[in-house]
Amino acid sequence: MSLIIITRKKELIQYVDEQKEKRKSIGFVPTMGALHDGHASLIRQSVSENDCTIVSIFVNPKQFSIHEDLANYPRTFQSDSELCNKCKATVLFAPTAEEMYSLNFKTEVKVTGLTEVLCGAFRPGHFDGVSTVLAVLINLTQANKLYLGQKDFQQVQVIKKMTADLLFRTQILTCPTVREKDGLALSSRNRYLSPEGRRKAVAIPKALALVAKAFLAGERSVNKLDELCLTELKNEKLIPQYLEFRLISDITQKCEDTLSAESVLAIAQFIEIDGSKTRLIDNIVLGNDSSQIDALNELIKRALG
Ligand SMILES: Nc1ncnc2c1ncn2[C@@H]1O[C@H](COP(=O)(O)OP(=O)(O)OP(=O)(O)O)[C@@H](O)[C@H]1O
Ligand SMILES: CC(C)(CO)[C@@H](O)C(=O)[O-]
Ligand code: BAL
Repeated sequence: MSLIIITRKKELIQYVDEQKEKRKSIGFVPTMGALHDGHASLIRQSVSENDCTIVSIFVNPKQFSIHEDLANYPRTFQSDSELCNKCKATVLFAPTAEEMYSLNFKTEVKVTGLTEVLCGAFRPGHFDGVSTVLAVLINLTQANKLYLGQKDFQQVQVIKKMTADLLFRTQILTCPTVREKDGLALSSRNRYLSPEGRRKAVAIPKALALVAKAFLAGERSVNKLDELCLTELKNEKLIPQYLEFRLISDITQKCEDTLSAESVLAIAQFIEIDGSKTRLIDNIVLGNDSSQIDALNELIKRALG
């Protein structure tokens, strides 16, 4: 069956009600479009686990501050809808901002604490915009399962907290970060990179891979791992906006001295060439689960050869 494109909330509600009446399970993949293989992996996972999969494309104004790239954010609807169709998504929901938020929209959903660190410290209000739009989208789609990418690690933590606190019955699933051959995490914003910027950006997965390698060899000193990462970035004259080791169980806590529990190393890095700046984020989870170790080994293979 080919993809159904819906632009109105009312039509989506009708579609969802019909599926619920037929007791069909619904998977939901929220995106901002400019779709790539990272998005495709989320859609494919949802398709394999649900009777129908709704993908949304909405460049959410509430999560951008005034100096950010809302106006320039890549919009590639034609190829996005082709990708959704190829991945066998059932519905593509693509509302306008006016359709999404009525003129009289007055509600903000705010998760405190964990939105104040990492990206939240540099993008004030960003996660309030994300949680507000996802609260609306979850209510619209009534999804059984919602798929988010590990690349936006903090976003996953925030949305898991929001859905737990507000008793949303949608299950939040995290999908692994899909990477280019050289380890760079796929991101819609990679399109902003010039060839020179793209070359420089490889320092991010390389730096993370050096930490991953040392971690797998038994290194647990936060200072030593931090130093490894910073030195690699410095070789490309890159200074991260943040580079932090935080506890997975509570990302408001920085890891001090020695890594003793499951941790995340998260980075935000501007790539600046000739005055044009692209902000990229990435992270690795430093833990002992086999899936975590596999992800680290995969990154090492790609980034360090
Ligand atoms: N490389 C990736 N691997 C897996 N999931 C990803 C990847 N990149 C993005 N996603 C996930 O896709 C969903 C939609 O993200 P979004 O549309 O913002 O794409 P993006 O590539 O992260 O864009 P941006 O460049 O703006 O960060 C999010 O859950 C995000 O984590
Ligand atoms: C989850 C999301 C679609 C909410 O606008 C966005 O933050 C994104 O693309 O990661
Ligand atoms: N995936 C992150 C969305 C944003 O940067 O606004």
